[in-house]
Amino acid sequence: MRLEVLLTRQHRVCHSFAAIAVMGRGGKFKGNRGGGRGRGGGRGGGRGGSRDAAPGHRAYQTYPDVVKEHKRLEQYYNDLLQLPEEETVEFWAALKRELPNSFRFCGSKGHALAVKRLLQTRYIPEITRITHDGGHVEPPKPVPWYPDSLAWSMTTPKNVVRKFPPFAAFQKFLVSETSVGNISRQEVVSMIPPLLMDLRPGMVVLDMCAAPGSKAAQLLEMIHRGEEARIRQVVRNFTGSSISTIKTEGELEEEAAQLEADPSDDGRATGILIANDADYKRSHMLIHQLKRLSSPNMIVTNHDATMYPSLRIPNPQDPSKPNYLKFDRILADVPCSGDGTLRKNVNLWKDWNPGSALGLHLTQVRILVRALQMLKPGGRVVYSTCSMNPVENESVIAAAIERCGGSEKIEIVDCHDQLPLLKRKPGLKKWQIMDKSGRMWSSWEEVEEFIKTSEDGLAPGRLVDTMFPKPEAADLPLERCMRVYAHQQDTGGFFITVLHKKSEFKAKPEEARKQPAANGNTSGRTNGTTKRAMDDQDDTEAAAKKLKTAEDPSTADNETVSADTVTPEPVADSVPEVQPSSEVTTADEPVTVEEPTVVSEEVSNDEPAAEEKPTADGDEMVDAMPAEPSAATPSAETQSSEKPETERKKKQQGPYEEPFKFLKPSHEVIKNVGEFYKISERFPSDRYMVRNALGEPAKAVYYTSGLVRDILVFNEGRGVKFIHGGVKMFVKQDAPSADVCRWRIQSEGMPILHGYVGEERVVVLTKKETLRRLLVEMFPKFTDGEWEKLGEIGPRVCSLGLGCCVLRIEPEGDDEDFNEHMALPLWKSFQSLNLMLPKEDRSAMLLRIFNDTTPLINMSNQKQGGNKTDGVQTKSEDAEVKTEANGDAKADELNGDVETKAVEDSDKMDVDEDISEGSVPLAVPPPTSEPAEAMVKSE
Ligand SMILES: C[S@@+](CC[C@H](N)C(=O)[O-])C[C@H]1O[C@@H](n2cnc3c(N)ncnc32)[C@H](O)[C@@H]1O
Repeated sequence: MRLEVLLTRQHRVCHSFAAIAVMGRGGKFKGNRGGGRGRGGGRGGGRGGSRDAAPGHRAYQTYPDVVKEHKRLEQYYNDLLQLPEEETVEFWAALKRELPNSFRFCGSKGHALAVKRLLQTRYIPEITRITHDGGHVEPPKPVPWYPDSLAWSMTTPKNVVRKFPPFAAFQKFLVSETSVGNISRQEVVSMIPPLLMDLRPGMVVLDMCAAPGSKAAQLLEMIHRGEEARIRQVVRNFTGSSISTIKTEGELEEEAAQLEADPSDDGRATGILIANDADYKRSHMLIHQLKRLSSPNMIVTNHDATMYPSLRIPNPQDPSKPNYLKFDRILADVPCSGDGTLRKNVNLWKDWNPGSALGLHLTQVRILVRALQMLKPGGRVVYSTCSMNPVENESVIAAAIERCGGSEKIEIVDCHDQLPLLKRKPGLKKWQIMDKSGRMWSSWEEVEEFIKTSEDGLAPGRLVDTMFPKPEAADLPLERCMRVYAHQQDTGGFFITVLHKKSEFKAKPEEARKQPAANGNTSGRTNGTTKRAMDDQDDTEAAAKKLKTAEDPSTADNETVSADTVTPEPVADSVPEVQPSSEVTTADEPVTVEEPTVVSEEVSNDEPAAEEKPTADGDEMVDAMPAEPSAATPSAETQSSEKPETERKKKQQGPYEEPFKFLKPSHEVIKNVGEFYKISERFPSDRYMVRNALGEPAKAVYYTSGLVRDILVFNEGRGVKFIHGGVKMFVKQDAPSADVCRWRIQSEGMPILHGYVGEERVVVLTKKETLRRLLVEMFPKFTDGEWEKLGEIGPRVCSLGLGCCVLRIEPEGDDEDFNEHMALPLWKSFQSLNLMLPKEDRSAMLLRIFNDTTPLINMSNQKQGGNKTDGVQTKSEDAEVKTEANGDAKADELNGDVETKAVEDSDKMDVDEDISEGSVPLAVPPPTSEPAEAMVKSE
């Protein structure tokens, strides 16, 4: 077995996508895919795809070289950063090397630690033994500044991990755990902003530019921090239940502390995350990413962040007047030119252009100002980019602070003592700006001088005054901004600033910008903004005019500003109102992001497809700004596209979204599930909803937290584009008899509900081997004495009533691989059982707990042709199943109980299994060979 890697240590020419040749078993060679990007061709320099060579022959994949040189880029940052000579060499050397792989263990802390332990005990020892080219492979290392060592990084290139057989087990682990959401393939620097938010349970959080969602996932985990322990404690207190993983005094104390952190809803998390993105397609990638965390405390919206709508919430003091939601924490991880991602996005070496940054400055300022407006006094905004250009960084911070009332209102937080092991550089206080032509400018005055003598009276490129350092803001502590460079800890480049809102303010409108005189005479201009910026202004103006602000008294000031002289504030000072949907169509038109070639931190030059999900081979989510203008980021060209206006708007807006309709606790279905599962009254019954205009459960019932419900209810019909919310709690299921509940508990809702389900519908599993059997075998039989093979759960299963129940896993013994408490949905038919889990979850669990890659066995298929069992359908049964399935599909169609394909995929797996499982036994006689107790149905 031999591995040849021509890696990227050379600095002049990149072979990062070139010439990785791996001889697999039987001499079969698979070429490398095009670079760091997962699918659809190279993110970076390489294209060309892979090909298989004839067995026994070694083939080499070659990709076009990208020359890692860019004179202007190098000149600009050498002048700007003024790093010592030695460091400058390291800086460029790092940017020319391939980026290490990195990933983060996610989910609840206990779970994340358990998966991390496997890496340390099972895979790192294996990796350490791997050699190639005579040397040992460097195993993954924890990122030193990441709490609890939950983030890791490794220098072995992704392609080697994917293709070199000794890595197969590790690769399988990464893929499997990524697919079920226990590992997030995320760039190391992209993990920084959420860690600086000081986010605590109970907080109300907004992520304004969230897709594809790696940071949003971090934020959501923080909102749920400690929840498991809290709920355990509360449930134990009120039921005396056996649910407990507590083993030591210390753990008990920790649990008590957690309860104090967010006590008001019986330990359930009360905070929320609203994750937003202006791009409809990308916001569905975001949904896919966040949905894996099964959080009822999350909403996804699809708005232009520069004019993010104010959201109504109830006003307990005066129910006739709505309150508006303000946030404790906001992340503004804005669209940027992305030159901090040069290591991953090799094409930037040829495509870099200072115009990208200039074209984004105004949008970035507007997003940040809007963030500060929506923040509670005392709250925090974290602003971040993966760009090194001060035009997108320090100048945006300074401009936004100035517009929001200066340092008296907004403070740059000194974070030097945060994440002490993270190496960083202070923000810049002085900088020059390079325009599109490469000319350097030191001040706005210089630009104004130029304008006076220029023929057209226009500023060059897209220069505007707020891009420049301001002498009057010399005291602004911009050094508190954080810059992270590639060479400091072998990462990408990043910029982060934490802002603290001291008190409310009225944001100043953007500076006046007048058209230059036709003859080029600029007299009368207030600041000589470029033609392009004026185009921005016009668009913003049009959209802003359509934004009704009537209900918010604080918007009055903005409306008095004369539209012909001043770029109107696209958002109200605090809470601009949204419109009924038809009007919002226009108000939401993206108006400012106009640079079509911008890229972002985890960027690609290929626009991912709408349905694109994290790649099955465990790539990180593609956090890409589209190379082509997206709906959210139209170029000037697309603005004036030949497409009919209505079509363009429709495309920007995405398809019609079904409303969220909450069910009354007295609704028949809610009463039915409550009775069947004996759900405790401590579990709220007024937070169930469906997604269709009729408001009747057709296929699924969702559950949300209290605040999510209030937001969805109070903003219904206001044109706010909510595109996701709630956890699927119950799914309609064909039932074997009338007394069996037709709504089974969905696996994603199980962690939320199981503690409140009555013991009548609970089966307790304690032995590892029993779990293994249930994972490997689909539809294991319990009749004809087969129940004995089901170990400790056999007798209980026989006595249990038909239908869905909770399989509560309470491991006994000290097996480190089997010590996590879990609850899974189990379905009992007349003769067989089935764990209602998607296949990928079963396989992941088998690998995690048993280090087992046994293929799953469908026991019902196995018996086909022999005994007629649960899995074998008679014609009439088959017809019934199909009718049921069609009926559901029809109902869905009629009721529009829809989600996108990307969102539904994993559930489909469940549904498919349901159809072959839950509906089968209708005509099968009850078993006769169980022990006596098995004949006594519990219900
Ligand atoms: C740097 S990426 C965000 C990465 C994301 N925070 C993460 O960690 O996965 C920037 C995002 O901003 C979105 N975007 C661009 N213009 C926007 C606007 N005006 N309002 C809201 N989102 C915008 C893009 O679609 C893109 O997904």
